[in-house]
Amino acid sequence: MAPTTRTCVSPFLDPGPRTKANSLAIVQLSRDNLLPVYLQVPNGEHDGYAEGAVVNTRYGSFPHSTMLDVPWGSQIRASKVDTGSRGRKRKREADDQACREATAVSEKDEEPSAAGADRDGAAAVKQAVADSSGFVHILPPTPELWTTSLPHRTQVVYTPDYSYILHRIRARPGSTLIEAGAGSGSFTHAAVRAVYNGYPAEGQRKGKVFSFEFHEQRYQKMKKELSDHGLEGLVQLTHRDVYSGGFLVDGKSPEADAVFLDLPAPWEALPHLSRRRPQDMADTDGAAAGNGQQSWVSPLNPRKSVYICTFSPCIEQVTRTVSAMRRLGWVDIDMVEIANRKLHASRDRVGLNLNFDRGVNNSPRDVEEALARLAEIEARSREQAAKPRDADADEDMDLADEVGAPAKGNEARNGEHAPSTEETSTATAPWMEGRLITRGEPEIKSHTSYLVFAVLPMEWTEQDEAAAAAKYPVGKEQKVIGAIDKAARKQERRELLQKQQGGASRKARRKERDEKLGEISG
Ligand SMILES: C[S@@+](CC[C@H](N)C(=O)[O-])C[C@H]1O[C@@H](n2cnc3c(N)ncnc32)[C@H](O)[C@@H]1O
Repeated sequence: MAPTTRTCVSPFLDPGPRTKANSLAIVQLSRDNLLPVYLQVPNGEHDGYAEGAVVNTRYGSFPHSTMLDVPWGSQIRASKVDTGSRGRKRKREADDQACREATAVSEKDEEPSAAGADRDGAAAVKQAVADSSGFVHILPPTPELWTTSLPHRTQVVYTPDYSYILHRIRARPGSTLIEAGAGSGSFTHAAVRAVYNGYPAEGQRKGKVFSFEFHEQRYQKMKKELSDHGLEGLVQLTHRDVYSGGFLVDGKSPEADAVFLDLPAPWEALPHLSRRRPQDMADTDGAAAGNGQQSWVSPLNPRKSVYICTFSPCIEQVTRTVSAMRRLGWVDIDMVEIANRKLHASRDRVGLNLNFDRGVNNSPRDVEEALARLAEIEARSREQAAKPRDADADEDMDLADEVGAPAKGNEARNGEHAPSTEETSTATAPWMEGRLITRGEPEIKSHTSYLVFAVLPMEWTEQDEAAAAAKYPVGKEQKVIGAIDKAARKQERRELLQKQQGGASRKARRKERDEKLGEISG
């Protein structure tokens, strides 16, 4: 049963401002190279490292102690770690083993040696010393980062697909969502964030994901991950073959508002997602789900229309799914394929007047700039030719040509075009230099899957019709501002005028009567 009180919210839902011990963090090595790490409090030597647990990357070694209690997004510098002790530890263990075998001394008779205690139980942790080998960034876990870094057990649903799917199936805070199969949990993490509106207390209904997976090992791994990520109580994972077992949990309906099926044969699971028992469903199927002919329980929310998405890699699966949907009463069926394309935005820095920085193309920006530079060179050559010849300068020129360095005569030119520090500070900031350009990927990454969407309307009974008619009687609709047509407006004005006229004549009649009364009494 879901916990009633929680001291710690999942880092996926509220990571807080800083990194925490025993919690998931994402170490970003480079833009698309991410590493999930469960940060540990250093507690003595760990795996041979005197600094405690260490993350080793090609940018250097990063003891967990340097990544703990820092603001998310921090840059973490690599540390010099005592990697030598790892080898020593292994050697030590081997030596110890050999020693134990060689000496027939009973361990019971021996006092534990102080040296041994020092050696193995070094509770003190060595302070990490910064190294210049590199740095990483430490990021809070999000479903997007998890999708990029998670240990793949299956094909996963990627961010462009699941963001669109969750929007189309109307997953929002408080929704109940059914998902099958769970696979590597990529979609699950995005889904739980979409429906989260708090951890449910006993008997309370809050946004929740009911997830199903029939592969034993994947189920076990996912169960552990959900617990490590603080998502128990928000995701209920069931080990089941949904084709035969359906979607009830402990014989009860999840009352789902939305469904996502990432299965090889969604049409086999669809009959279980009906409001009533489908006629062609074998008795055995129903029995397996605790859904007998008489006691059919639908896993869907009876008070709402239910939105579904199925994810299939090939069109044959789509056609079978669509046929089953039509047969089972789903409407508004349509299919979408997400053709995601990454756009890389950068500044195109081309020109002769730019710094000789990395990424700068020091060639003329346009024809005008090229002509101006040619004119400048020609003028300088003419100047040079007019001057009396200087043997030293000629020598310099020849030498410069050989080594490719600027000759004396060219110093002015380079000086002129490479702006001084002062000039640079007043000029455009380097990151704003050049034209902003976007480049698409040379080719769109291959197709992932076809998404089939559909809606199963809420059941509408005679009683519902009568209740709606009583609540909204025909002919007594309230006027809506802005919805009055020309004729109705004319009629309204006419009525108002008549009222005013009626009021005026009533006033006149009252005056006449008062006058008559006055005459009589007078
Ligand atoms: C492609 S993976 C799902 C990936 C997942 N959506 C994700 O984003 O990580 C499909 C999963 O469905 C599971 N599966 C296949 N048939 C199933 C069934 N009849 N009942 C439950 N799970 C099933 C498979 O074991 C597999 O893990």
